[in-house]
Amino acid sequence: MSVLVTGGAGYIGSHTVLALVEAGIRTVVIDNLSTGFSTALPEGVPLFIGDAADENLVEGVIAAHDVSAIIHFAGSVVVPESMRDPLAYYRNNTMTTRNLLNAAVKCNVKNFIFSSTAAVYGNPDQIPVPEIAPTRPLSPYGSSKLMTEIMLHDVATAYGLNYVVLRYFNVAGADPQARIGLQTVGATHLLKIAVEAATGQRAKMEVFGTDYPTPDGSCIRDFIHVTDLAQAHLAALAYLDQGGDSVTLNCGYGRGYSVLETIEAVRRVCGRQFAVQMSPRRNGDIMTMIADTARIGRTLDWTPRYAELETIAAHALAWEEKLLQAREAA
Ligand SMILES: NC(=O)c1ccc[n+]([C@@H]2O[C@H](COP(=O)([O-])OP(=O)(O)OC[C@H]3O[C@@H](n4cnc5c(N)ncnc54)[C@H](O)[C@@H]3O)[C@@H](O)[C@H]2O)c1
Ligand SMILES: O=c1ccn([C@@H]2O[C@H](COP(=O)(O)OP(=O)(O)O[C@H]3O[C@H](CO)[C@@H](O)[C@H](O)[C@H]3O)[C@@H](O)[C@H]2O)c(=O)[nH]1
Repeated sequence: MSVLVTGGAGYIGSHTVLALVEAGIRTVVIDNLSTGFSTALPEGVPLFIGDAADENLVEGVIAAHDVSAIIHFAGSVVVPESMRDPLAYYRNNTMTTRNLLNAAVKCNVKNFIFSSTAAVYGNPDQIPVPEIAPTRPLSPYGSSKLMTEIMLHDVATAYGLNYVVLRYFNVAGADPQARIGLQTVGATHLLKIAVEAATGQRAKMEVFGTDYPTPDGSCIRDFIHVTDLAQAHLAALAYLDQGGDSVTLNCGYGRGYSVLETIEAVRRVCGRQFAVQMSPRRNGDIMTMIADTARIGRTLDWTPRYAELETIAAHALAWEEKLLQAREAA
């Protein structure tokens, strides 16, 4: 038996593949390498370079590798890009998952784990936000993920598939041993930008919005370490393996840090100052996003290990320094 990971060469996917391999779970990856890197995969993990929407490919891999579960990361992830080109997002997120599910159903794969996002909530009425909160996504990216969640629910009901939908909050950090990390070109994530500034790759960084009604005026986020998130996927796999019912779970720590606090944490761990410019609000930003973690806490056997913001910042920084050295050596 093995696990098929789509998008396994991407940021979160590669950390999950590493965790699966370290847990001794046979793993096979399908990735079209549109934003992923084959070098992010541990040696020996079979990689099929192709599209997760290609049902022939998926069915062939499921049969050849005796796949019993699918973890589906493959997709497009840039919110502003989804505003400019929504149809690309409905294709690569919603329609790709439709094809993948069709192949899974045909091949009788029973367990499915799906990467969703806190972006499905839009501006929450309640903080921390529970899974039962209304879903009002503000972007085609969020809508494409919400539509996929609905489709998955219907498919599960009709064909006896079991799923765990994981709604990630702000994923950050890197492998604690700096073997892998976020290497997406042009990534816009706050911590990535901050460590680029800390390593001198940017002359300055901007804080988008300092006039929010929050304690220091900047937005607040619930950052989850990518290695803890990878372990949540293993816990979700075990939950389904033990016959758990389909469920949707927030993935965060249930506490928030402001943008300014996050930048301060990066300054502390790197021991250097870097220029920070206060800028106007960024279009579409949600003010405060913090996960209600009660449900994941009672559903999965999952204990986060890297929840300290400074730990997340330190791991992001160590990875960034390694990337920079590799680039300079090339
Ligand atoms: N990074 C975050 O903060 C965050 C937050 C919430 C949800 N997510 C979700 O997590 C998943 C992984 O995100 P990530 O940050 O690792 O992004 P990523 O871009 O690093 O990874 C996506 C991977 O999927 C591959 N891919 C894309 N479309 C494909 C297709 N049609 N067929 C095969 N491979 C394809 C890419 O090459 C890449 O390796 C995504 O579904 C994303 O929506 C990410
Ligand atoms: O250079 C920067 C980058 C970001 N921010 C701010 O930092 C916060 C976090 O921004 P970012 O890291 O871009 O994450 P989000 O916009 O919160 O979105 C992330 O988190 C969502 C889940 O909550 C995922 O769905 C998205 O894919 C993922 O990018 C926001 O207030 C931004 O305005 C800055 O001030 N300066």
